[in-house]
Amino acid sequence: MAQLECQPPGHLCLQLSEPLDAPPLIAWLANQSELPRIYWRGRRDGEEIAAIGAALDLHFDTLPSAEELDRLYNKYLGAGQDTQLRLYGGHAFDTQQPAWPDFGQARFVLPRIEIRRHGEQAQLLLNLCGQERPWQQELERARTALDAIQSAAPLSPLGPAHVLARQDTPDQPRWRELVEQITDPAFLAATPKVVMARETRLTTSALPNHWTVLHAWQLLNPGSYQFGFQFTDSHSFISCTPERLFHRHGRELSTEALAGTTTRGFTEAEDEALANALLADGKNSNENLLVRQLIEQQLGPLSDYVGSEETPTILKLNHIQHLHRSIRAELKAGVNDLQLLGALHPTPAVGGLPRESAMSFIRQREGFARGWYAGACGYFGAHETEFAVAIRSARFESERVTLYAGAGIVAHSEADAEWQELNNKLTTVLGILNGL
Ligand SMILES: C=C(O[C@H]1C=CC=C(C(=O)O)[C@@H]1O)C(=O)O
Ligand SMILES: [Mg+2]
Repeated sequence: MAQLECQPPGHLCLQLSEPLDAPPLIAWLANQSELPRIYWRGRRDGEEIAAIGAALDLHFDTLPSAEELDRLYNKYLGAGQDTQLRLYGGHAFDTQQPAWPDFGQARFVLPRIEIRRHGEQAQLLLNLCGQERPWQQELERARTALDAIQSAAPLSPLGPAHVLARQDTPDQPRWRELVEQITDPAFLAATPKVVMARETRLTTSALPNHWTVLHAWQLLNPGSYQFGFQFTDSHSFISCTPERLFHRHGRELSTEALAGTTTRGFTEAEDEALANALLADGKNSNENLLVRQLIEQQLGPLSDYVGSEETPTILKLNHIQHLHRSIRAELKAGVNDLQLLGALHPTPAVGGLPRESAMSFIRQREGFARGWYAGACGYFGAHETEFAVAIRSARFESERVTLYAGAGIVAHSEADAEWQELNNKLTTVLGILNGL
């Protein structure tokens, strides 16, 4: 990197880049020693990123305000649209619940080193931040990080990790009580939807490496986002989620209503019949419609234009299929990403409607802290920002893995069918963990 001697800019961070023949990025990431390690891949063969180390590491106890984000952009990244600097990270589902250690309520990192690949084109990026240290020291650190890069090595194999113990919170009897409480007509009259979730803690005979699991998950669901955050050696979070929170390109915003679920068929005819039944089903249509309505309502004041698909289409995953509606907006000038996060998160696909009463029900009764499950993960950039909803996710700690699944409870929800829907949402990752 000959340009390393260049002059610092007016803002505090700068980025150097060089074209690269990209290695397989998950295998590359798994073989690095630098922390944090971050992986991100957009849906449908979108951009793929592997990042290590931190030139800047920002922790927040609550989501920063829109003004604070503007200040951060100006201070660190430069407000101009030409910068390619990005902050990668996420924030918890509910910052009023206890935070996961290492992850905190919200954490965003300007990585020290990134590899970004789009199709055949890849770049190695080196990020520098002159905030805490004089530039000369920052350059030395960057050089050391470059020298420490390891080449990719084969991922550790996926042996069968037999599940020795499983603990569901809430368990099925408690789940039935909760679904009954929500579907009580008096409750539904004020709160027509609550997305209840379950935490499944597994103790296994041998815990597979989380990067190997993410790689296997990616092969089974290439149309989903795939991402992973590892801030310490013993704690990581991975996700293979179909759900976009939003993608902003300049002032163009794309988001969606993804809610309503059935399984896949074994034959094409059976698959088609299940999809048609899902499209015709009142309970599932209502789950999706409530998401659409709230997103449109929330985006209205921030946009010159908002439009949604009138009729949902089907989004097929490896083991399940969902109702899906694309939503587009043209943002008003000056709307920033924090306003968008605040407006869109949590959508009624993971929270409920109205937002505050659903959140308070979840907080008081679900029985576990969701942490980053159902939170928003992605990156901020001046020109382009993207966040996914962190569902279909797993948290790895030294001795155990915790899986998460939620289901939208609305009028006509049946407790046992919704419990089965939770299990269906875990089938793919459980199969991977079992070495199937
Ligand atoms: C909350 C989850 O899924 C949401 C997204 C799609 C379909 C959903 C449903 O049909 O209930 C959920 O709203 C999850 O997978 O943990
Ligand atoms: Mg559902």
